[in-house]
Amino acid sequence: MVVAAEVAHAQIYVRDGDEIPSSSVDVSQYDPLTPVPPDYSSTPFTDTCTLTISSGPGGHGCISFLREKYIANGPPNGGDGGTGGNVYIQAVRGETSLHKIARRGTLKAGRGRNGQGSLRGGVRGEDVVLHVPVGTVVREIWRKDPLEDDARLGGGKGYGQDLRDDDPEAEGTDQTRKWRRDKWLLYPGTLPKSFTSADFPALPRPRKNNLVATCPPAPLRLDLSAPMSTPQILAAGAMGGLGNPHFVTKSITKPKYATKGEESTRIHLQLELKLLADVGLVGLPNAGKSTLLRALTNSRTRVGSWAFTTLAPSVGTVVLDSFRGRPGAAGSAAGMAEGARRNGRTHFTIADIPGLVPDAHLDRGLGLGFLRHVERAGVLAFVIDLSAADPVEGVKGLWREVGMFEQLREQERFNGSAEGLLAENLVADENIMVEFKPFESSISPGMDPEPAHHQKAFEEHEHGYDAPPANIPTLPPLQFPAITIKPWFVVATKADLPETQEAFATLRTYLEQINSGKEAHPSSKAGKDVWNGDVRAVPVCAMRKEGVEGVLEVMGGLLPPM
Ligand SMILES: Nc1nc2c(ncn2[C@@H]2O[C@H](COP(=O)(O)OP(=O)(O)OP(=O)(O)O)[C@@H](O)[C@H]2O)c(=O)[nH]1
Ligand SMILES: [Mg+2]
Repeated sequence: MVVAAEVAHAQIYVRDGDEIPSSSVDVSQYDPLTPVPPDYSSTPFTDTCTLTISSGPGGHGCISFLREKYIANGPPNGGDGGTGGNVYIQAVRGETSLHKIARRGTLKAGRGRNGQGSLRGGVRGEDVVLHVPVGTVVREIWRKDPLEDDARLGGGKGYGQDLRDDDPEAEGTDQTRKWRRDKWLLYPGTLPKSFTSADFPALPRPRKNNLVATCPPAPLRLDLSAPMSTPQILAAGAMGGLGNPHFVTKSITKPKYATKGEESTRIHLQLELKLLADVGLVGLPNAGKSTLLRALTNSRTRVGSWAFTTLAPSVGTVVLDSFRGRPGAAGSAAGMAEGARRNGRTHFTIADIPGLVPDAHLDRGLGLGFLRHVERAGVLAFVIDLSAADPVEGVKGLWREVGMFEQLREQERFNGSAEGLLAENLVADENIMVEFKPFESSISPGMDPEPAHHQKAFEEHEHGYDAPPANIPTLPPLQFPAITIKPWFVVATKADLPETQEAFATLRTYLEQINSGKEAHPSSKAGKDVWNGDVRAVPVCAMRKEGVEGVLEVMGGLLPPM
């Protein structure tokens, strides 16, 4: 049983077996900024994932003959198969994580339905749209396009060149092997051997969906950095097969065959979030980042008085209009009006990232994984705990980690390219080597009993296109703009605690000296490599939600225009 108690805009859920029964929650004492454990919500978060998309396969053509009163044995009237569904992608606001997509694994569009008698064409397959967060980078790892594969395996002629056309050597041999059994549909009860070359037509040319022309060229690489008003097609549905009326000739007036629908295209994609949120909160563990996020947004991220309470990024949204029932937003509307008016935003997102410890760049603490998120935020808010040690050292320490991380990234990029070259050389060497195959058939290439491309296509048809290709390429890491040129400011929290006034004064003096050029930039870079705006410090008490409007105002001013 689940008991729910409505307390000051927040719902508290107490499960059976929990220590705190609903009657023990004192409603008058409840404060969302120092929450009781049942108020925590853990938001699942994933910033990179892989996904296989598959367009819909085409429906089969139909073999049917007109049958009416007084027409017992009429002309063929089988309809064509329907086209398969398409796969689209659309970047939308409101999505902040790829976890839903990561869980899916495969995304398939609907299959086209088979054609039917009386010349009824099959119904089109259903389209699917993949909704991703704004700031997603989509890259193709491998693709299986049956039409392209056929064209490649058949020596670039396409499978329309049935063996009867392109293989003069097969003349006079067993004729039944000349048609591609994986491409044809036969009338029920008909034995394949009854189809001799004399009454079996050449396979029609492969047909491509017109929408293929609007698909982005392979290999896919999309940088979806803005919300999209219309979806973009990724894979067009495969064409349906042809019904038996297509194969009527002078000599064969009642063809007992139709073609099957085309196989679907499959593309294996890697999705990666390039932009985590508009603002990233960077700070030492226990500095009060999560409390600040709760004060600014409706986030229900976990808060605790120990280090590493937050283990995965969580994103909150600040809404800048006065919706009723959103206390965080309503209070902020006045303070934000100025900044928002300037850059025309109605809302923005803030990411709470796990705390950075000294030597995080050496993978200490929660390490590099979370430094990675720092470079994905547009604006950096350094959260400094005024009650802790020297706040100036705090700012310098955080910048040191961020700066060192950036150096590592540059090295990694350089090494990565060197490794890439090495791998290419290895592949080139492998191509030269001759593979030893002890059980190879003794038939010489000229006497090939079943051409390889027929055999392969047949096997793939039988077993499906599930197996990934043998050599899967590795993608290079994404390129990001330098962290040091991002706008930044300092949020000095826990300003309610005693003896924090002097600490804040020293912090402000230090930042003023940076602004006037008397102090070096804490990242040890200078000139064009660093952001040259005025760095500000905002004192807040997040726990009592005091001074948070000032934080929103500074954020609003630093964000780039929409
Ligand atoms: N007095 C006071 N305490 C605060 C304030 N903000 C946060 N705290 C307390 O500081 C402790 C840590 O807060 P968190 O928000 O969990 O800190 P964090 O930076 O998210 O910590 P990690 O997730 O571990 O990195 C909690 O006990 C909060 O109640 C504040 O403004 N004033
Ligand atoms: Mg936290």
